[in-house]
Amino acid sequence: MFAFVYGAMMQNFAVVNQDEQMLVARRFSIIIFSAALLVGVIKCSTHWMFAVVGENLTVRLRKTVFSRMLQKEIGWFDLPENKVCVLTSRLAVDATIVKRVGGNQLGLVAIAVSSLIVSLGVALAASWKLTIANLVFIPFLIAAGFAYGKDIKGSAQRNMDTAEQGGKIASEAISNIRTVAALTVEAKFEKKFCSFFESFVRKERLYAAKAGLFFGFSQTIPQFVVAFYYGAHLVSQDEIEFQDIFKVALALIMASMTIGRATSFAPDAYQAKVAANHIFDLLDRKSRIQIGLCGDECPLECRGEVTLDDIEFTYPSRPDAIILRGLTVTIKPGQRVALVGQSGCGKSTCVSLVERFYDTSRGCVRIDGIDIRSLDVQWVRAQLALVSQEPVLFNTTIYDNIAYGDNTRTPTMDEVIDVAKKANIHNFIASLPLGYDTTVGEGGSQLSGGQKQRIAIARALLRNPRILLFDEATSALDTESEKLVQEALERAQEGRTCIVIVHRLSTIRSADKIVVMQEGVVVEEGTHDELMARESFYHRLVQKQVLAPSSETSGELCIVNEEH
Ligand SMILES: Nc1ncnc2c1ncn2[C@@H]1O[C@H](COP(=O)(O)OP(=O)(O)OP(=O)(O)O)[C@@H](O)[C@H]1O
Repeated sequence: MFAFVYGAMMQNFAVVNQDEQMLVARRFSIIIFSAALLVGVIKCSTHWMFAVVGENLTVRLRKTVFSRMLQKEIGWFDLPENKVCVLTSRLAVDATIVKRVGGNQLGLVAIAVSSLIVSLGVALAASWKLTIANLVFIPFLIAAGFAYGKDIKGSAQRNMDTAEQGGKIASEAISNIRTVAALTVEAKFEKKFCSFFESFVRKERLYAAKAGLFFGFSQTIPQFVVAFYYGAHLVSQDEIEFQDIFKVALALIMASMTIGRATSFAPDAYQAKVAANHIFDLLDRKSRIQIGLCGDECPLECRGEVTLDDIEFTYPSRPDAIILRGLTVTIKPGQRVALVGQSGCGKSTCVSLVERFYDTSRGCVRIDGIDIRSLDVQWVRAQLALVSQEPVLFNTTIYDNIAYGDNTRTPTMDEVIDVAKKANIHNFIASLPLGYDTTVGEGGSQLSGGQKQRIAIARALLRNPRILLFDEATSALDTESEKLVQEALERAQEGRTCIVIVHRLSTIRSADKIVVMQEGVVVEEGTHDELMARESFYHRLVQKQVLAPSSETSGELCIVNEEH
């Protein structure tokens, strides 16, 4: 536009005297200054508006994606494509990539399109013949653009897949850094990570060369060859003035620069499309166990009866392996039931089904005789408290970690201290300089296994559940810690239904019922005395433990396959 105004001014200069030239120069200077001011204001406001829109978009996408992730059923998180590093990358990277084309770049494309229209108008006004002759090249440019676009779309997808795969390797190594260091396998992981990206770079070189060819030649050939050759011909035919060639050339160079600028956003646009597809796939997929949508029955009271009725179950991530095969267990209100069996027979799976982390393929779990699929998921989970094999603590204070047990209100410090005392952990917490305000580190890394378990028990107690689920809570502790945890567990069990998974027979002798499992079915059940008198699975198991000094020492419960 400025070039066009400048050209018009030069034309006026040729026909006037010196005083009038000054007048013309002043007039055009004012026009150019005003135009520059206007362009400045427009650019400034579009930049600001699109930047704000972009930031809002990113924040909204992140919030929505995170909220939907938390609502997904547990089976979804088991799938390899939904590993932690992949999901965190969705949150951190994908939303930012989408913003790249939704924010300022969109503003720049809008400016580019409007400059393109103005430039073409100027060129057509100067010489429509010369302009059209130049435009003959446009379809080729568009075709090349499409071909290139297809390439970079594939490249964008590969780029993101590679980043995800690389992220998996990195996050596995970093999150297990103690094991990696202890095994001295740092170099192995480094090599795995680097070789992965090297092979990707080799493949991408070809696409980079194609991109270079496209960008290099698409903008120069049409203007310089046609504008000057055909322009000279038109001048020789007296169809246009010599300066018209420059007007058309300048305007078309402007136009091609804007096309160039717009197409240079293409890689970002394609990456954004891939990222947006990932995000929409995640948003569109409905959770199979969705809070508020699966069942809405919320009984006023829970008695604490649990029934696992003829259950068949396979994990969604391993659909070929049947884990439970027609398993039936009935637990009366207030009963303390122990699940025992060889490693991998499905004990923890039963607990996951009671928590409704997964749905069964056949049969159902009932609480107080009601199929949990017709109950509100949050109501079901509010009746339960789980102390799992590896208790998970959050990277916050001890107070907060215990208070997480009851998210319906903010518990008082006295209530937290009370449950901590019952869980045998108060004295330890009180001995810390910051007491209940001590931060426990990521995953509770600043505490021992026994301390973590007792804090998890305190959290479970604060929940005041009708049904307690203990999954091998004492399996990894020394004798002293185990004693403290065991006492805490016994106190926690009073007046509640308890499902306990243990590896130490001594802790389950007093259980109301011992359920012996093997390969996904119940093979025997009864009290300790009844099962011992029967001299079958449980009896052999006890014998085995008594006879095997190593397992006795470690307290491990062994059931061997030869029993069948
Ligand atoms: N999330 C999962 N995805 C796929 N398979 C799983 C998953 N969790 C457990 N399994 C498999 O299900 C089977 C039963 O596992 P489960 O943890 O219930 O056994 P367990 O009796 O509690 O064993 P252990 O006493 O060693 O803890 C095992 O073969 C295990 O590999």
